Amino acid sequence: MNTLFDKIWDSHVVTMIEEGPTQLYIDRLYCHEVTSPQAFAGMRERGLKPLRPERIYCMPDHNTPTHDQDKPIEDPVSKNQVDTLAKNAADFGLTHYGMMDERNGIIHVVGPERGLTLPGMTIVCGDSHTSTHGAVGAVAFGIGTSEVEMVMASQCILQAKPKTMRIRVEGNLGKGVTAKDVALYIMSKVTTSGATGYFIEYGGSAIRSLTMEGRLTLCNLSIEMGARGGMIAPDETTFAYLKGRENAPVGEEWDKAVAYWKTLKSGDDAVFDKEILFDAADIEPMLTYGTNPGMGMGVTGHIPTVEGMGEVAKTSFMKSMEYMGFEPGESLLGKKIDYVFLGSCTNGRIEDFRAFASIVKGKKKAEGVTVWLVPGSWMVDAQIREEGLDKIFEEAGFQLRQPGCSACLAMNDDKIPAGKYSVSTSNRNFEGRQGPGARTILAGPLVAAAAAVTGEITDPRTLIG
Ligand SMILES: CC(C)[C@H](C(=O)O)[C@@H](O)C(=O)O
Ligand code: SF4
Repeated sequence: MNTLFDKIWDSHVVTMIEEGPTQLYIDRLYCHEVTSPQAFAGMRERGLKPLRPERIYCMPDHNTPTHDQDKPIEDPVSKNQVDTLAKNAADFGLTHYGMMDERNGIIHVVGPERGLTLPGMTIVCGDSHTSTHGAVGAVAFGIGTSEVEMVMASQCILQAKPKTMRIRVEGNLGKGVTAKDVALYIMSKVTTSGATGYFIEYGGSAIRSLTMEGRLTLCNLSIEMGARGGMIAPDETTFAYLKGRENAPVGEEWDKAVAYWKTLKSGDDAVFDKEILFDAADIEPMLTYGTNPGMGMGVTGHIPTVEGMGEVAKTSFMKSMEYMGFEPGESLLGKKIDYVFLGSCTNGRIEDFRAFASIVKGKKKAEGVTVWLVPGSWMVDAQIREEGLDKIFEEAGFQLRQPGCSACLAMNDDKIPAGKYSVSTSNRNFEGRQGPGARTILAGPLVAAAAAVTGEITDPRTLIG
């Protein structure tokens, strides 16, 4: 016990139900257009009003097109979803960052960058990647639609307390190794079910060295290991990132908050249900070769062979090879690709665009490759322009799109055609995730940039000066 997770969880317990779940107070509820309609409908049916409307923030992100956002949405399903959220937020008196609002973007990008996501909070959203917000030192997790309704009505949720796991990465990260590579590496070792039932705390010198953006990327992917969430103890990096943000405390309140946030760390005597240790030196730029995010390898590595695999594992492995059009044992270096997607709540932050720009600067987009650069929010878009990264992209032949989930999942116009290879900085490479038949290779922003300028899988370290 005495873990960071326990400290935050325990301070939010309202009622302990004997042999049942805990009633937990929730500091923030985020709502997007996909998982909130039934919750609002339920509230209406029961004649309920939100208990703490000022703690609820709504914004569309999944269905928003990434072009012409100033015009009505063409796709009727998406239009209806986005309009419905706006109406629901207005009817229930909730804050809504609509499309074209300068505060709009992917909810998991907007929360931290607007200072809505703060250390010590409990944060929920009807979305699995709510784990992202844990990066500032919060207990943040995804919930179902009926639970969204529960939180709206009562600002509380019934939850079974998960077990705790600490994953430490010690040492220095090598050249060209980003937070995404760390996450894909951990996942390739832990597997997509290895953290089921746990809440992860990340620690160790390699994790401490990550920027806030990098930490958000890492925590974002916790859910892909089956974890309930992931978190990192707040420190100077966290405070520097949050200071001066729109909703962060100011003046004396800030000082008081920081004094409290400094207490938010696991004690030296903390006991975790499970501990795992990795060496940073073992991590190289990563990519996935299969159809789940745990099927990852170093960019210079080889796809595993079926040798030693049991029948069941072999069948599912070969099915995924067939879908991807890859052979067991092969290297992916030099493989031709068709699409590159930079964006999503995993890698749609300013640092990801800086990383991408660092590779493409002075180079040209490879012929025949379609590249989608999609900022995670309007704030990221503004930062890109402020720093002149848009010029670097334009000179290289790339165009910036407008914020949203975009090609991360095929819920809007940005779909990868069947059979095409997409190097994607998002978080899921499931069959059909980016469009029916689309073949997704997950990677970090540097591997994506290297693919965008060479048209093939390339080790980004060969392009770094
Ligand atoms: C639409 C939503 C429920 C879903 C999630 O929960 O993660 C989506 O964001 C995703 O990434 O698949
Ligand atoms: S960017 Fe992708 S993973 Fe993130 S919330 Fe949107 S659809 Fe889900």
